[in-house]
Amino acid sequence: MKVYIVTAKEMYDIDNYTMKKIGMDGKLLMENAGRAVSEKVERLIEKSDRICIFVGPGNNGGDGFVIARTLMNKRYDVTIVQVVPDEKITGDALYHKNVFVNYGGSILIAQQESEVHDVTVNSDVVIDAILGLGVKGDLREGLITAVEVINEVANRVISVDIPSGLPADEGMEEFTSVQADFTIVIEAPKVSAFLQHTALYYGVWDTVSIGLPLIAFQRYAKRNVWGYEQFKDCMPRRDPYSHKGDHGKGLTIGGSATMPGSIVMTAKAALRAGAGLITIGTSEKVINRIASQCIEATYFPIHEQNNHPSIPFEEFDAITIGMGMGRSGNAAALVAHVVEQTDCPLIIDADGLFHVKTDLAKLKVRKSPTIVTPHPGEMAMLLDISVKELLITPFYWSMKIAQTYNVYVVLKGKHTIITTPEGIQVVNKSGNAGLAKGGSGDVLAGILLALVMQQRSVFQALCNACFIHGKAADLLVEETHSDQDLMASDVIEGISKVYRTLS
Ligand SMILES: NC(=O)C1=CN([C@@H]2O[C@H](COP(=O)(O)OP(=O)(O)OC[C@H]3O[C@@H](n4cnc5c(N)ncnc54)[C@H](OP(=O)(O)O)[C@@H]3O)[C@@H](O)[C@H]2O)[C@H](O)CC1
Ligand SMILES: [K+]
Repeated sequence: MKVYIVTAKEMYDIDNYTMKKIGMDGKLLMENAGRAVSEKVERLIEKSDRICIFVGPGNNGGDGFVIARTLMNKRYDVTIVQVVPDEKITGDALYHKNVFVNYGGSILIAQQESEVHDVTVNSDVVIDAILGLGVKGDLREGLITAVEVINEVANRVISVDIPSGLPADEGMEEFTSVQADFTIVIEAPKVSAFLQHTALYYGVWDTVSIGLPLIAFQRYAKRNVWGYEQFKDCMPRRDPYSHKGDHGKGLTIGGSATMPGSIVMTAKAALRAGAGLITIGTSEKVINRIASQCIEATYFPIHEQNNHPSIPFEEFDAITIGMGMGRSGNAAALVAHVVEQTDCPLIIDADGLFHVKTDLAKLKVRKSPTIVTPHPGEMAMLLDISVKELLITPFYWSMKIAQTYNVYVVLKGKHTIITTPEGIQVVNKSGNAGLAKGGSGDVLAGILLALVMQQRSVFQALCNACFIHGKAADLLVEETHSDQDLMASDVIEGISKVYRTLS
């Protein structure tokens, strides 16, 4: 199943569509939400646990009343703490509050910090239904106290939809939020579940369905997660009658006297990932040192002073450039030459990005797909912004580069974001901290090269390549390695483990 990623606005649009066009009542959606969350909560707690449910002023609080009723009816020990005065509870939330009270439920209206503190300390589990999608600005009186007390003394925290106080969207740097151990996300994860500075507040998260129609997601949600199901569905299978030419002839340009190894890793990864033929274009001085490390590749010597080598570009199905090539003026001229003179998919990585920055507009006029694969430092350099600024709003900046320069962007990180020039965005699901090591990007460049040559859709090729890279690391860490010792060259070998899951 496709997992969509939504902004607050997209979720409200989906909600409105469901109510106005489909005709499902808001109270029913709240009932579904509360029930679905309760079922999930039951799997996370013990029957003997004392549960305290914090409810706030909006519909997130409304979900809390349904959860309280459902669990109370199953004989769980439930206390409700309402962190706002009665008059703040309105609409569907008030309806469910009344139903809860009519069931015999009682509500503690928190007035003193000491009350909130005592009830929290005396609970095994806190369910946080204070705020959801609707949070705006700094937390007001009452809510801030509740959030601080929960963070200080709660034993275990399960947040409903979003940890309270955390923005759903990107772009907010400062906020006060509940730190959840587990978040039960309603229908679709929000953008903040994929940002470096906000994701950790969710703890572990999982989604529940409340009956919102797929058609509404297709209409309004613009992003989704790329996981094993997507990879499996669109990964091309090798034709038994195929020959090496059918799997692409790729050229990888890079390497230099001080960084000869990266280009080898790219070539090896491309071959492991299925490329038919790989040629390494590198400094003539380097070839003797590396040729024995990748005997399957062919080599094209590039004289370091020759910025316009007579490489027969037309023979290649795709090219990758930049890995370990250094920052000399000659390297810069070579990158410019390749950008201008090639008419096949071009993947620009590492130092190639540094060189291309001086004339990004040239990318716009290329007739074939151009793919840039920056890590956050490189992306910030391309945009002339700080890394911090980039990481607060990575979806926006990825889109900005993709659309301004008509390129595909693979912004590498824990949550790698892939953006097409048409504005489609996905987040890769696989990978672990073992990939945070030198050489990892070189390996990814090779997998990208191999897949771009084998898949008709460049977008799917990029998504699958990122998935394979991360999944190889995941399988290695599960089976034989740890995220501490994993090395980029191990990941090349791990590609086989990923492919074997397909057979
Ligand atoms: N996704 C769905 O289809 C469904 C989701 N449900 C749940 O509903 C919430 C979203 O509900 P909403 O009411 O829009 O938002 P909240 O619950 O987050 O709360 C809004 C209220 O909070 C007040 N508010 C906002 N910011 C602050 C702040 N900084 N400090 C204090 N109070 C704040 C706001 O007050 P205003 O005066 O600003 O209006 C509102 O009163 C979603 O997350 C799901 O949990 C449905 O239950 C089912 C369908
Ligand atoms: K919440």
